Amino acid sequence: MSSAGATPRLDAALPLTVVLVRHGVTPLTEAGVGSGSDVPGPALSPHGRIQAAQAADAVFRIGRAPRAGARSSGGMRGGGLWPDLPRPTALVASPAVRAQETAAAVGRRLGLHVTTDDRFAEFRFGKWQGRTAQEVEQDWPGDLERWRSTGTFAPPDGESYAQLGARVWDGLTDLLAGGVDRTVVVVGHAGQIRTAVGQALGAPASHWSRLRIPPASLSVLRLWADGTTEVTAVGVPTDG
Ligand SMILES: O=C(O)[C@@H](CO)OP(=O)(O)O
Repeated sequence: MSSAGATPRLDAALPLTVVLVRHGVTPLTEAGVGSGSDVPGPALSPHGRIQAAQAADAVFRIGRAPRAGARSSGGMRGGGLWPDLPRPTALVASPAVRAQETAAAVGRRLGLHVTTDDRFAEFRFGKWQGRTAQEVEQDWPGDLERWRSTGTFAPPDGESYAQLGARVWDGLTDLLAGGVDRTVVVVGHAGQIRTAVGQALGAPASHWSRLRIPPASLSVLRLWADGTTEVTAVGVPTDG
């Protein structure tokens, strides 16, 4: 049995580990305004830049041993975080400014170069871009809930959960094809991370909106070439 809490496997196949980092907050996150990938901005707020540095510190701890005397629970206490995982060796980010800034902080901390993959961009919100949930509800009554709860309903000129999930999974599949027994960090967004975790769990798109992904949090997936998956962590805050 695995002391790390993972379900044991009967073969020796090794997975790709993916660390999904949500960017730090922006003025729009702080105001509760939806910001998708229809526009490149906004940038991180001053607090968001602090969160990005804290997330970078947490990513740096992945695959490192706990400090002497600390309990090796794999949690946020002690020096190391998930000490059984390979240390990150590659870093990919969404093209959005907030994700690029957060990825730059991670790259500086780990000494990794950032590559950009459009498939990890946030939802295209279309006509909902830049509006609060209340404003969307006022102009398109019932559609916000329809978008969340069906997984297949798209905002006008925007993407459904299922559409976003298809391109995100395509990106993850390419990372898996690039090699196992390694950890890749992907810096992205709340919706983008929900679709990755939801699919790794085998949950239908109608359920993905149930996942809470805080700013600057870490979610960890392990993907095997035979299609099996492990959801190692979901939405672990790094700014506490
Ligand atoms: O606007 C937000 O809160 C979400 C939209 O799901 O995106 P992001 O993670 O890019 O902030």
